[in-house]
Amino acid sequence: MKTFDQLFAQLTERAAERPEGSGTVAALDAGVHAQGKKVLEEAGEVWIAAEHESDERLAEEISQLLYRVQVLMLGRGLSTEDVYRHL
Ligand SMILES: N=c1c2ncn([C@@H]3O[C@H](COP(=O)(O)OP(=O)(O)OP(=O)(O)O)[C@@H](O)[C@H]3O)c2ncn1[C@@H]1O[C@H](COP(=O)(O)O)[C@@H](O)[C@H]1O
Repeated sequence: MKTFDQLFAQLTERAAERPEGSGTVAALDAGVHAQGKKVLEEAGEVWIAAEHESDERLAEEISQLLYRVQVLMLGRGLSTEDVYRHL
């Protein structure tokens, strides 16, 4: 289990070290357009899960949305501080 900040630190490390087989590296290489589409896709899945699926499925979809948002943040070079200062 990890927090939002811990996942972001892990993805930042993946981006720097580019280990073979990393889905994050592939997602970063795909570019901001593809990253944004994934955010939209996961957001839709969150909406559907919220209306029709179990709490467990909803939580899983939300975790995937958070991951896709983090990939987009890294793709655009944003840090967590860039986002948190708006909260
Ligand atoms: N939290 C996640 C995470 N959430 C979602 N995903 C990716 O998103 C996919 C699920 O999204 P989709 O519903 O679009 O499923 P899909 O259509 O089968 O996926 P694609 O074929 O389109 O990639 C998963 O199969 C993963 O590829 C994640 N991939 C990685 N992480 C975490 O990110 C970290 C680094 O991962 P790697 O870069 O792969 O090492 C690890 O801690 C992982 O746990």
